[in-house]
Amino acid sequence: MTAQPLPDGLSVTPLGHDLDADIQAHLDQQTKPPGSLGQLETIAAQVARVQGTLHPVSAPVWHGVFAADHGICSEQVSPFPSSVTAQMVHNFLQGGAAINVFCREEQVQLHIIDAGVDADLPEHPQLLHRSAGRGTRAFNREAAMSAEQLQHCLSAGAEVIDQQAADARVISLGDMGIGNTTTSAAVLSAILQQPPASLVGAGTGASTAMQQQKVRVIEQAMERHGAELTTPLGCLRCVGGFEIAMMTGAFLRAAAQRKLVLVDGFIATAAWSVAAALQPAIRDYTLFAHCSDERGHAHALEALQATPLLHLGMRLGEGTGALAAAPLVRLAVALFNDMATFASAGVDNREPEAGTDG
Ligand SMILES: O=C(O)c1ccc[n+]([C@@H]2O[C@H](COP(=O)([O-])O)[C@@H](O)[C@H]2O)c1
Ligand SMILES: Cc1cc2nc[nH]c2cc1C
Repeated sequence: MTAQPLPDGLSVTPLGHDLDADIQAHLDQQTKPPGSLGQLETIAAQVARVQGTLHPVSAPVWHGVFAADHGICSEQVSPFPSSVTAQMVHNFLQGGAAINVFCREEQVQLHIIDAGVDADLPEHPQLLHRSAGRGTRAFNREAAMSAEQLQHCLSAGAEVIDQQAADARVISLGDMGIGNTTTSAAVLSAILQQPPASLVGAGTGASTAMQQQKVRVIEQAMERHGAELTTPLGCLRCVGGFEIAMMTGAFLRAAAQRKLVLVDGFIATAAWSVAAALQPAIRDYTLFAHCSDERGHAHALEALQATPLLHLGMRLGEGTGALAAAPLVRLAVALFNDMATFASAGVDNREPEAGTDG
């Protein structure tokens, strides 16, 4: 199999350091002891660097939930039937899922993307039909998808950002797909070169025996696909999912367009890990929103040297963890823009210490 090409428009430019000194000087003249707003200062500085300005903004936020089915469900890797994927898409369209509540509360635009659900889905203004097929194939027996399906997913993910999120400054991605914690564990195992057992967890509630089955099917896949797993796109094609591949394309396009990207839980991290293997500079544009309770997530984040903002014991998906961090980005940016300075408020700044420079 020849190496897969990366579609156009997915190259990510590393952030320069031109503004760094001005950003730090701005933070340090605000009425607070230097550094006392902790990670909120780091977040604001990152948003300012991503946007290349001393007047950053935290809105509009755009949230997409990518949905797809997984052939690997035929191997008894999830306690829930695949039919729940389509049923949850209907729930999203009716406004009843957790992510609908988050988006309403946060005044965030929500789109659902059919990346490859095994059902006929209705026409609906919030639903984008970009299906690559009615679910992947069982990746322990054959490649999850064809080269054409992979290319479709990467391009469609990028196009969704172009068409639906052109004015957005913050991109938050979520997933829905019964079986996709097994897929994500397989992708992360291949990308990070870590044993499947260190990345498998309960997902929606798998028993210990079912988790052992998850490990077995991933080990079978690693043996079957061997040499194909030596490139990031080879991993995505052989053991990935349609929603995961579309999220990889969307992450890359968002960063290529200098948007801040919020990474959700285990599944989003799998998609991001492929994006980062292809374009390491995406890290400059990324905030890791939370550490999911899915057992392999902490391990994957550590291997990726990624520090998540929140530890809330969440393990839902849909991008709920990513949006839980959106208020922190809003607060960080508002503090950066709206606080008085020592000079403007007439507050005495700290004295230079005697005998020290500066
Ligand atoms: O994002 C996470 O960290 C996460 C952790 C556990 C489960 N999920 C969600 O649960 C579904 C997959 O679980 P499973 O057990 O069917 O593999 C899928 O719809 C995910 O969005 C998501
Ligand atoms: C009910 C349900 C809702 C979900 N949302 C994301 N993954 C999910 C899995 C299930 C089973």
